[in-house]
Amino acid sequence: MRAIHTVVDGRPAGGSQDPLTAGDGTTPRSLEGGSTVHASSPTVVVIEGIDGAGKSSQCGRVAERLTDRGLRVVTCAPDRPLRRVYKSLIDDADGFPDARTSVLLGLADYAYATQDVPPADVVLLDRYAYSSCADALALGMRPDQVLPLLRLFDAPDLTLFVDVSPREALARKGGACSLAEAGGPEVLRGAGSLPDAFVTYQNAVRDGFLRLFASHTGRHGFHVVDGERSLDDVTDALCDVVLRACGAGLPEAVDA
Ligand SMILES: Nc1ncnc2c1ncn2[C@@H]1O[C@H](COP(=O)(O)OP(=O)(O)OP(=O)(O)O)[C@@H](O)[C@H]1O
Ligand SMILES: Cc1cn([C@H]2C[C@H](O)[C@@H](COP(=O)(O)O)O2)c(=O)[nH]c1=O
Repeated sequence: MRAIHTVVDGRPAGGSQDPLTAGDGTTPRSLEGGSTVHASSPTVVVIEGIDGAGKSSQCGRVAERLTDRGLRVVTCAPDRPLRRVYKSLIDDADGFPDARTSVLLGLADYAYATQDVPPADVVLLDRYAYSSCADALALGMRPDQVLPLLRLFDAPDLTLFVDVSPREALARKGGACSLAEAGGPEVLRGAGSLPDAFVTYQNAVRDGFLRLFASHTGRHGFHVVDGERSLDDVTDALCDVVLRACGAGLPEAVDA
């Protein structure tokens, strides 16, 4: 996946041309200073879902589970300057961003967040370009306007959609949501209340995700995982798909 660039000490890693790797595409090699680089490129896994679906909870749980299996897992860049810009825009009701501003900022944010990822077996992303593009579709942009933007991003190896109904997501959020999660002032005007706007808007976002996945999938495609189960059951289902995608030769689980 071109969009994910792994680096070691400022230099690209993961390809056979890389002087830091063993060159056979699989064998780890020790570097001066004691760190080890695995030459094979990471499996890039994206977890998507509507607001409140459980993405962040599951990212943490899946990362922990995979780490326990001996895999090196990297999650997204914690410092996201463009996300901070976006959050400040949506906190300002008078300056609520239109769909185009929002999608372009969002895509820039995801491009930034997937730069210079350290070497790993699995790169696990809590949201990706799909989120911004699904929002754009839900806010009224046409597929022929959105899909060319999405295609600037390579498809992840595996995309997991944690599927939860908007009503369940809202309940999990304690019935409260932001104006942005409810689609902004126009959707709110049409729906009459924030909770109703959330349900209307998140239904449209869910449809948007499913349309995007159908036209932009990676090596292992996308999987819809029923998110309306217990935290443990959802984690089991997600890890099952990820471990199968990572393929044979996985290290044995490390007993606690
Ligand atoms: N399977 C589950 N069963 C019950 N509650 C859950 C489940 N998964 C997540 N939750 C709860 O739902 C709330 C939202 O979860 P989380 O923050 O992980 O979702 P999210 O998709 O990352 O949300 P957002 O998009 O708003 O950041 C949290 O309070 C979390 O504890
Ligand atoms: C422009 C832009 C948008 N987002 C989007 C993605 C989500 O719909 C929300 C953030 O959700 P989270 O609950 O905090 O994960 O905003 C973004 O994250 N970054 C952007 O730059």
